[in-house]
Amino acid sequence: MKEHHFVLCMRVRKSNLPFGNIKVVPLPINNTNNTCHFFQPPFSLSLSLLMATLYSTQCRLHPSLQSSFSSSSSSFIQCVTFSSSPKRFVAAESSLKSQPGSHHIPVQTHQHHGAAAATVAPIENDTFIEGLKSKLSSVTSLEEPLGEVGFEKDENESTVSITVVGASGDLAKKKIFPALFALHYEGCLPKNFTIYGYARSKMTNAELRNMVSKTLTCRIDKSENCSEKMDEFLKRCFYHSGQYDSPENFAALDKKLKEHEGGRISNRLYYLSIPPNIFIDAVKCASLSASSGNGWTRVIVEKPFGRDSDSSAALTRSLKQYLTEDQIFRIDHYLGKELVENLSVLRFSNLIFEPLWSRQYIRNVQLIFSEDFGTEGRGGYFDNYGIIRDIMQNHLLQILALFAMETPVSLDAEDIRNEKVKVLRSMRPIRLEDVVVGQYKGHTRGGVTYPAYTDDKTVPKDSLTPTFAAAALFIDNARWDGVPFLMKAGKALHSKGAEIRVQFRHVPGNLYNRNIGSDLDRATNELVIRVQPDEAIYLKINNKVPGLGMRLDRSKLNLHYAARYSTEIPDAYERLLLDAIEGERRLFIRSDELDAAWSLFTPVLNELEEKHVIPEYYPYGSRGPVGAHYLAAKHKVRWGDLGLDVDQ
Ligand SMILES: NC(=O)C1=CN([C@@H]2O[C@H](COP(=O)(O)OP(=O)(O)OC[C@H]3O[C@@H](n4cnc5c(N)ncnc54)[C@H](OP(=O)(O)O)[C@@H]3O)[C@@H](O)[C@H]2O)C=CC1
Ligand SMILES: O=C1O[C@H](COP(=O)(O)O)[C@@H](O)[C@H](O)[C@H]1O
Repeated sequence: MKEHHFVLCMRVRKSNLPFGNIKVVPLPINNTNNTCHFFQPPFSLSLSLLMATLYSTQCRLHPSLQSSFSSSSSSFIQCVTFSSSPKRFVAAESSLKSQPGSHHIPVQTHQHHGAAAATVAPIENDTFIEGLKSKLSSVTSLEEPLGEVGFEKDENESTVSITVVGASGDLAKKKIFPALFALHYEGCLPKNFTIYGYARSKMTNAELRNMVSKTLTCRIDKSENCSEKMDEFLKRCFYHSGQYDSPENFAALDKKLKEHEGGRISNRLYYLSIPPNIFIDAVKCASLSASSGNGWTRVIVEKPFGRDSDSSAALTRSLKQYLTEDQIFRIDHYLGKELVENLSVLRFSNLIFEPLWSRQYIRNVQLIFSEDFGTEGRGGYFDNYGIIRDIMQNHLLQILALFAMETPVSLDAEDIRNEKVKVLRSMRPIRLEDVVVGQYKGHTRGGVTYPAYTDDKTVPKDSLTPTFAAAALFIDNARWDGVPFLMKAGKALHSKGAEIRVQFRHVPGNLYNRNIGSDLDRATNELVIRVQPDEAIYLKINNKVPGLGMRLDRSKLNLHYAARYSTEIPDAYERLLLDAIEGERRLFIRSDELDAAWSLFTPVLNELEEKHVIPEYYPYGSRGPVGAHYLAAKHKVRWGDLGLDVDQ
């Protein structure tokens, strides 16, 4: 399977740096036979101006844009590699069309010593910027009217085919098709896109469209042309029925995809929305029978990525028989949530937080996930995994890594993932005594009876699988030494939400201790990042209650998203699908991150299973097992979500 890479090269004279010829090279791996476009910049054009120009083309030029130099003799090529950067990084106003479908660019160094590698298309100095823009936009920005299935006949244009494998399933209906529609609605999908549903169920195109149409909604904040957009979208959706382990069935899919692609560059994205035991069959068949011949092929893999270190490593090994690491997009949809993505902005783009972000000022960090419903409908899957694997080892741990990482060298995917992996590898093995597990039991409230976990017909009656867990984790590095990171996750609890709570240390020698009272914990500053629902970031501070006396209370500096922003927050799957299409890997899990995450949790998971640890039973709809409070107290922590404040 091939990826397309773009390298922007400047041929410069050492004495003349940074001026010179510039070329944009579409560079398929192992293919030297490309057309190179050279541009002659004006005498005073600098690299930064060039980059600014590229930015203005909305081609998702990444802020982490990198350059590399190689030199010998008097001239050399400076190559600037760019991974296509999300539109959200780009100024809203732009005169040029967006370039969805653009390509991931790894760092490369070329040593052509001034020689042009292939066909050269010179452009006059004074038209440089316009020429560059037009060359860049011609790479993927398409203008012609649509043909029968939505594509033009021009063979130079690229196409993107998105195949949802397991299209008849829950996730596809609930999340993937609606997210793809939202991207289409927002104009974020490449112009020439086709969506295929693939599953064993027999369905016609019309039946798939009917199924998909039931899940589509338009944004509340912009609902104009909604039904028109839906029609356009549904016309691009097709269905192919096949077995997941049949190369012939995938070859038949390939034939259909080729008809849509019409001989143009074909980029293909597979979304594996199927149970994990058939991941490899599907990848093998897609790779051998239905991968792109001339564009990129990428595969989004859904969790679970194994159930422990060994099974995860085996899955990675098997995937890598058919795919390179760059083609594997392991999705953790929590990384696509708006406030999780905002974590780095909050921290690295505000002077006031980063200096406090360490053991010196932070007493503890809490990562809390709760759902107010049980495993309804997913008990069969869940019983083999449990809440630690379902939520903690991935979603909460990913948030923790992002929260605690050192400043990355840049926003490039590899730089960020390098820092996350360092955090994970610095973590202390989790001790069994630092883990509390629970399972919900049936409960009747207000005349309504709520089922126990084991009432689910797909769950064994004697199951010990935890539906709740709390754990204390530690990062043994200079920044976080001794700071407890408490995690708590549970199903069938009293509320639904996900949040990060940062509790700060007490103010030393606080002049107002008398006004606060003896419970200093009540006065500790707390930063809360409410990931969902009702997204917000707020900081709890001590404040003087207005009046003649000196009474303090706890008040919030509150950034409440619904009040501050009028736009609807995109679903995590939208962001992640768009990133996968654009080759942006920042929010996907690299294999070494995954290994580190499993290394942390596997020993304690094994211990829980080997010792048949009996979960603490808690009533459906309650606040979970009391053991979670003892665990927190042992580490001198109070759960922020269960605190004394009326308004938490
Ligand atoms: N649902 C959710 O909320 C979430 C799901 N995930 C993950 O996403 C993936 C898909 O989830 P979900 O849609 O719920 O899964 P489903 O159980 O709904 O399965 C998806 C499709 O796969 C096919 N399928 C199911 N079981 C088998 C089997 N034993 N052998 C062969 N084919 C089978 C079915 O299609 P057909 O019979 O037509 O071939 C089914 O429609 C899973 O890996 C899951 O862990 C991750 C996060 C959340
Ligand atoms: O991955 C999973 O996440 C969902 C919760 O996702 P959310 O975006 O709705 O918060 C959870 O219900 C499911 O058990 C788990 O597999």
